[in-house]
Formats: sequence, structure tokens, C-alpha cells
Amino acid sequence: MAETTTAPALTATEVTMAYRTRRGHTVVALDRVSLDVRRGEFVSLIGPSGCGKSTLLYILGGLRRQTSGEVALDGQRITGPTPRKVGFVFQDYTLFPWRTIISNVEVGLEFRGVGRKERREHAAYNLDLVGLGAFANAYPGELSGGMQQRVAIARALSMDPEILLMDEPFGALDEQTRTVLGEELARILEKTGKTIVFVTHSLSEAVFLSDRVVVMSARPGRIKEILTVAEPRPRQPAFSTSQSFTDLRNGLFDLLHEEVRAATLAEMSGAGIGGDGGRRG
Ligand SMILES: Nc1ncnc2c1ncn2[C@@H]1O[C@H](COP(=O)(O)OP(=O)(O)OP(=O)(O)O)[C@@H](O)[C@H]1O
Repeated sequence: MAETTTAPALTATEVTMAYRTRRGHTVVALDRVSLDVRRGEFVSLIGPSGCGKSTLLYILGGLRRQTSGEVALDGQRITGPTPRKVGFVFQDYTLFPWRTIISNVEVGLEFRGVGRKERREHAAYNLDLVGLGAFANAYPGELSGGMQQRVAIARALSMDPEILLMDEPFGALDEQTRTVLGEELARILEKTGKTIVFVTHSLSEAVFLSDRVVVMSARPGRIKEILTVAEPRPRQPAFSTSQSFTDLRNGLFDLLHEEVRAATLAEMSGAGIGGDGGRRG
């Protein structure tokens, strides 16, 4: 079983991010966000659209450079991507359509220069882990969206990162599929003991999967509250119909509701975003 420890794996300290749009406006996406993610922990980021969840994830993974503040991985300041330690899974699974499933899973290991036999074994192990061993020689176009996302998870796991940063990985899938994939992910994580930071818009997904749910405010994104989900691991499907689940989900709804309302009203009026609607420039 995955153990969480008190040692922080990832630390964000007073992270602020201000984007400069092409039209010369400044969009403050994050405002002095501080967060510790412990080793083996599953932390979800939830908040209204545009509150900076993806921005925070990219900064944590060294894909984007914050305007001020600091991010550290195992106590070392992050100044760029560290693919050996941190892996990403995005909403678009971006598999190569001309490569078989197993060679899609191998692709990162290939870039890393791992020999053919070793990378095949490693890829096969991780494909089995996500339950797709039988599809090794199929092509992405032959798989459903949910299956392709499992391949993307196997590909990320193959690199054996300590930390997985997942940006709405199930966002493009229907509700039933994402529920089942969430259960699958809970099972896989028990086996691998990875540290996960997970962006989602789904309250149920956040409660079901997380040790802690970080609720962010409307932009500029700040941490509004952190909810702890004390349910033991591995999480069982029955948890999602329990009273404690409903109570946690309702609590999250209340916390989020006013933020989503504030974000929507700001969007409608164009307030605080230099009149450009906060669009990316
Ligand atoms: N490259 C960029 N240039 C300018 N502004 C940007 C850029 N990337 C993001 N932003 C702005 O920063 C804010 C935060 O964006 P981000 O994508 O991090 O939010 P989010 O919470 O992940 O949103 P969503 O839930 O809709 O995916 C938004 O207002 C967005 O328009």
C-alpha cells in the first residue's frame, strides 16, 4: 500500500504568475500560492475556470516559470522540466496514430536511450497495469477515448517518475467512463505509490481520489481552503455512495459555488482583466 510521509516532495512557496498578453495587458493568474505536497500523496486542484490550476501544475513541473516565488522538488529549486522525476498526463492523450499501442508507451524510454528489450518489457508491464496488455499491437484509432487515456497513463508510468502531474486527464470522457477510470487510477496508484497532483473540474472525482483537495479562488488564483479526505486507501467504489462522500462533496460544492459565481460575473463584465476578457494572448 502507498505510504504518505510527512516529507514534502513538492513545495510551492508564495508563487505568483502574471502573464503578459499580446495586447499588452497583465493577467495575474496566481497570487502568492503556497502548497506542500507530501510523498505518496494524491492532491487535487479544483476551482473556477481560469483560476490558474493548469498554470500552477505547469509551474510545479518546471514547464513554466513563475513571476515570483519558488518551487522545489525534494528540496531542490526547480528551474526547468525534470522528466526523470516528474511526468505529465494531459487531457489530450496525444498518442502517435501510426505507432502501435506498445510502441506509444515506449516512446519516452526510446528518447531516453533505453535499449529495445528493456523498454519493451517495461512498456508491457505498464500496459498490463492499466489493463490493456491485450491491446499491445493495436493502433490508437482502434481504441476508445478511455482506453487511449489509459495508454497515456501507462506511457507516463513507464518513465517511472516520482511525481505525476495530471491536467484533467479524464475531462474529455463521459461520466461513467471517468468514474471507472478514477477507480482504476486509485488501484494503480496503490501499486505504484506515486505522488500525484491532479487538476479536475469534477467534485466527485476530487473527493474520490484525493487525500487532500485544494480549493482555489476565482482569479487571481489563491488557495481558498484545503479539504482532507480521511477515507482509507485503497478507495473502494462503495465510498462514492457513502454519506461521508456526499458530505464532503456538498462541502466542496459550497466552497466552490461562490468562487465560480465570482469568476463568471467577472468574465461577463470583463472586470480586472484589462478588458481583454482574460483571453490568452
Ligand atoms: N500563455 C498565456 N498568456 C496569457 N494569459 C494566459 C496564458 N495562459 C493562461 N493565461 C490566463 O491565465 C489564467 C489562468 O489560466 P489557467 O489555464 O491556468 O486556468 P485554469 O484554472 O486551468 O482554467 P480551466 O479550468 O478553464 O482550464 C486565465 O485567465 C488564462 O486566460
